[in-house]
Amino acid sequence: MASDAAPAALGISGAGDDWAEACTPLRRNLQLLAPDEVELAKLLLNEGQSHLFEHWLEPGVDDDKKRSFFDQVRRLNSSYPGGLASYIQNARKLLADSKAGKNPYDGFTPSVPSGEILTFGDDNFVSLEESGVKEARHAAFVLVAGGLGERLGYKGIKVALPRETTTGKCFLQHYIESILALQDASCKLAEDKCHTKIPFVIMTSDDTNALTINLLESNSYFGMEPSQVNILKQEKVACLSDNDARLALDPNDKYKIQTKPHGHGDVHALLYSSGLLEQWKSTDRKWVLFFQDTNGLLFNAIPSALGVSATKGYNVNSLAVPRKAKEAIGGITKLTHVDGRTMVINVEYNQLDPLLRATGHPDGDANCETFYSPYPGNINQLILELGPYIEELKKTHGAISEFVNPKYTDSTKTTFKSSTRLECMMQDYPKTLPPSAKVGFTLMDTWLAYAPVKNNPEDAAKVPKGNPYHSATSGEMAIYKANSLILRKAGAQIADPVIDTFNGQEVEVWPRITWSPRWGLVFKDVKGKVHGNSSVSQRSALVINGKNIAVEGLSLDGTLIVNAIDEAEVEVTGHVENKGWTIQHVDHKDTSEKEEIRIRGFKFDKVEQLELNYTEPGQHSTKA
Ligand SMILES: O=c1ccn([C@@H]2O[C@H](COP(=O)(O)OP(=O)(O)O[C@H]3O[C@H](CO)[C@H](O)[C@H](O)[C@H]3O)[C@@H](O)[C@H]2O)c(=O)[nH]1
Repeated sequence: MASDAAPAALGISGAGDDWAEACTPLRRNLQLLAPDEVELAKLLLNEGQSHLFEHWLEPGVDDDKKRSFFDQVRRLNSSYPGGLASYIQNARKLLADSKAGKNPYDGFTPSVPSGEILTFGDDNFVSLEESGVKEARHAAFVLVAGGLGERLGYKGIKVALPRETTTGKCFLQHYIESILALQDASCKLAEDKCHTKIPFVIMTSDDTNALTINLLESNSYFGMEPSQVNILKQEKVACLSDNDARLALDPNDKYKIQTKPHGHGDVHALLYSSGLLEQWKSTDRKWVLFFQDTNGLLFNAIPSALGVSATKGYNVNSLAVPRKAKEAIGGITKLTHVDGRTMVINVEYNQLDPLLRATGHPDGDANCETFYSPYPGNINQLILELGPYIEELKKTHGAISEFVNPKYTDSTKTTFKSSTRLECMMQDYPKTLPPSAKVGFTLMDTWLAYAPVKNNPEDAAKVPKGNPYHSATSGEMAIYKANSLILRKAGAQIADPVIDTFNGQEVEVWPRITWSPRWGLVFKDVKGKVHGNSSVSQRSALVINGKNIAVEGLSLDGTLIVNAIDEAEVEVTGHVENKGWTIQHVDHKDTSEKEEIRIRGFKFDKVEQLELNYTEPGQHSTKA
């Protein structure tokens, strides 16, 4: 039997075979181990992990499994900055802090930071959008999409979900089309010849990698050149079964260490080790934009936020929206330490309340007189300036401050309900920055910039009234609302919404208006393409799919779809009336419907529509 004694007491010397003396099952199997596996075994014993070998039988039994055990240990060791020994040591420390109830923000006082507050459509916004588009050819985009989406409970990958079901285009298609539209628009503004291809990185995990690649390949990368896209797969990290950071074995396979995701913070170490950052620097990149898997409104906010980064010279710019107290998004907070240090950082939603209570705010995470939390809500869209980012990563190699969140069985905090692991978040990157770093945020209206799809219908229906649902239902309806409000601001008459309830969630139903990113990348584009006295009724759906489509005194009451190639200049005018598409309720438990539909709680009955297709170059005026 392996001893439970601490490594020091085992007298592990590392010389000869003595080091394995205290772990008989391992010692008996040493002959099977390659030299590097011997080193890994020593590392494990040194770190108090002899229990991992406790059940190993004599050589000849399960040898393949023993080899694959070491393959896994090798992977775990090489994918963590500092290796597995560091992981276990960090875990021991964080678990001890957690047991002691240590507050990670000890000594810090929170206050509301200052940042840029933008108003959609005003002169400042339009001019920032222009600066942002100009800068976009120096940008690289990074999508973190390794998460399982456990809260949503959807079986596929989240980026394959339709962003809205009027066109059915999935999130990934929308993101790629938006990046390509930025690329084109930015190149047009360049004085010299510009052939830039904006790089696009997707971080996947074992849970999402194959499906993400398959989605890209089976759709010809949605029009992006495959060489523009880099997939970086994050590895999971070892689970921990107790406060001594003993690694947990997989309950279904005793030759496997149980693993769980380490969090989106892995993206920094992966980018660093990929060599892409240096490559980007040498090709005149200045900005790295990070974003998450299901925010269908995000690209409404990118141009102006990039404009803020460029004009304010922010090293780190976090996109934010007004936050409702207790909403599951972190609060951007200025923290001032008793020793005078300050930093502007995301305080995660589960930590904001205890931090506030501990620092003289008895109500904790509460709304103020604006009916919002005074702390801007972090939507985890970060814009980092590449040069300073590389310099910082040279020091840290991308390691991000970690945390552990064990669920204890009782107040003695000695055992866990289930294994835990260390985690890290990409927005914690600024924690190691020097005080001279320029860290800020850009706040925009929620309707414009933020509508994630995270919660399953049952949980969404339980969200306190007035707080956002963050569901497939609200995510889709938010797109129609945003597009309707943008068109209104551009001068069109868009009918008011009606209120309806889908999957137990009361939402505003606006006319179903969508357009391709090439049509309305920034507000100025939209304004330049909508003229006259155009109007859209509440029951209407309007799909604008093409670059040069002008809406000129159109009156729509029904469904109109306009598709045009870039070389066709189309003017859509006149009165369109048809039976259109009606909205039908779908129960989320109705398994006769596809999961993508069930989770949003509605589908369209496509009764009648007018579809106009322009496939020839030239000018086309259509009295629709
Ligand atoms: O190991 C992981 C875990 C997650 N993700 C990705 O990270 C993103 C964010 O994951 P979640 O949606 O689960 O994140 P949370 O809702 O827990 O919270 C995050 O997103 C919120 C806004 O949507 C707030 O900004 C919050 O502060 C931030 O931590 C997703 O694209 C997900 O695919 C990974 O790539 N790897």
